[in-house]
Amino acid sequence: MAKIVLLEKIHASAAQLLNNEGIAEIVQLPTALQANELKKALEGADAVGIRSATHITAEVLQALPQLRAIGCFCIGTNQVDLTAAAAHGVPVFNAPFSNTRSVAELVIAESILLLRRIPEKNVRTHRGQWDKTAQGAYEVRNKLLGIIGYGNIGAQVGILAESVGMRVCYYDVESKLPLGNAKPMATMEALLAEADIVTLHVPGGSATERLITGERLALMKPSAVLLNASRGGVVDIDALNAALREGRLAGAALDVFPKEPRNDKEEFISPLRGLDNVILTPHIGGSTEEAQENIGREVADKLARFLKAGTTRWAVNFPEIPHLEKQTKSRVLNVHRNEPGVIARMNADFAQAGLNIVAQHLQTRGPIGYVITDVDDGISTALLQKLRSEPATIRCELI
Ligand SMILES: NC(=O)C1=CN([C@@H]2O[C@H](COP(=O)(O)OP(=O)(O)OC[C@H]3O[C@@H](n4cnc5c(N)ncnc54)[C@H](O)[C@@H]3O)[C@@H](O)[C@H]2O)C=CC1
Ligand SMILES: O=C(O)CCC(=O)C(=O)O
Repeated sequence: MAKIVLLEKIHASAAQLLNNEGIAEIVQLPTALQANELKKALEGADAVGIRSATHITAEVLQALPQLRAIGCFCIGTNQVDLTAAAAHGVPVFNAPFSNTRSVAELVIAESILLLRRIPEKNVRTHRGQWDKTAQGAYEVRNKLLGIIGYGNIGAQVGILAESVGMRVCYYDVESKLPLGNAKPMATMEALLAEADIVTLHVPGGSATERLITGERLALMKPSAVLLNASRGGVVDIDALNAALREGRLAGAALDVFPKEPRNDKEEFISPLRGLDNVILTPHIGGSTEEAQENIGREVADKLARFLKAGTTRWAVNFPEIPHLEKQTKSRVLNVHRNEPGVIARMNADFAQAGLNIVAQHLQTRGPIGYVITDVDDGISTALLQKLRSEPATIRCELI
């Protein structure tokens, strides 16, 4: 039976589900690991569960030919080289909605706190000062919230914001259905210039790296605040630091950073430390009991279904085959380069071995093909070797 390594304090609901599914060996480690330690920890593992701090690069995948699946117990998957994973025949799963609400609630809370200048007042009161003034403190009612990235989280933030009386506008690279009274903006620049609160909800990765440059920050009103609970690389942190220290922005709330500690022993280093009008949180946008418990179950279920039946429904990088109960003696999972003749050759190999195919399901995604074949007899080692040695085969497993 399969072995799974779960890193980064994944919720106990994951191990519980995997246990119930009969996954034999579950190793749980509390932190993220760097490449070399990671390779060691994953020796012999069929699957790994990570959150946002473990980076699975092409080099790590190359060193782990036995690794069959990756579960990201979060929304973002930019910490995994998705293309390299698919090229190694490794599907990657995530939990696309389970912490959406938690992030949205944090954004609304921080918007109110920043506009009321609570971070500064909190620090001053702790220092014994009694700064009782309304100056520079505003209600969020009627203020314009600008959402950059109007996907699941952005749209949820917009709904919650309207329910406390904010006006909402958004900018997205794709055309999106405006929910409630949200107003789409033609450009990000227009949104930055008009909004009182700007909140970022784009995915991480090269396309959004330093999306918020010094030039774009300069478009914001000096009374406006910036929130980032997406990925640290999305904001030019030095430019933001300069804007805040020079009073060109009224405040900020950051949950994600270009460099984040991998565990609670490492010091958090940032130029923004010590700024009283900035809320800094340790990447906990999705860290609520509700979200983590749901994520644990959801991703563990996807991993278990893959390991037990080859199901790849909801994989983010891989051809998707829905759940099909295994009702025959043998099931062969074949990942191959998507080119002509592969299935014909494979089926000829089954026929030559005298095996009858009971069911066969094929899906392709770009350069990768994935086929599940059920046969009503045992598969010999010789046949498995033959299937594995077909020139287009990337991976071939028997379950
Ligand atoms: N701080 C935390 O703990 C958490 C952070 N996140 C981060 O939030 C991100 C967003 O999550 P979801 O809303 O679920 O993702 P999503 O995929 O539903 O939405 C992302 C939206 O951003 C848009 N987009 C992409 N590039 C853009 C650009 N250059 N300009 C404007 N819009 C752009 C997309 O079209 C899409 O509508 C995740 O990828 C993850 O990195 C997610 C959960 C928790
Ligand atoms: O909870 C985590 O570790 C990461 C949350 C996050 O950033 C995500 O879901 O993308």
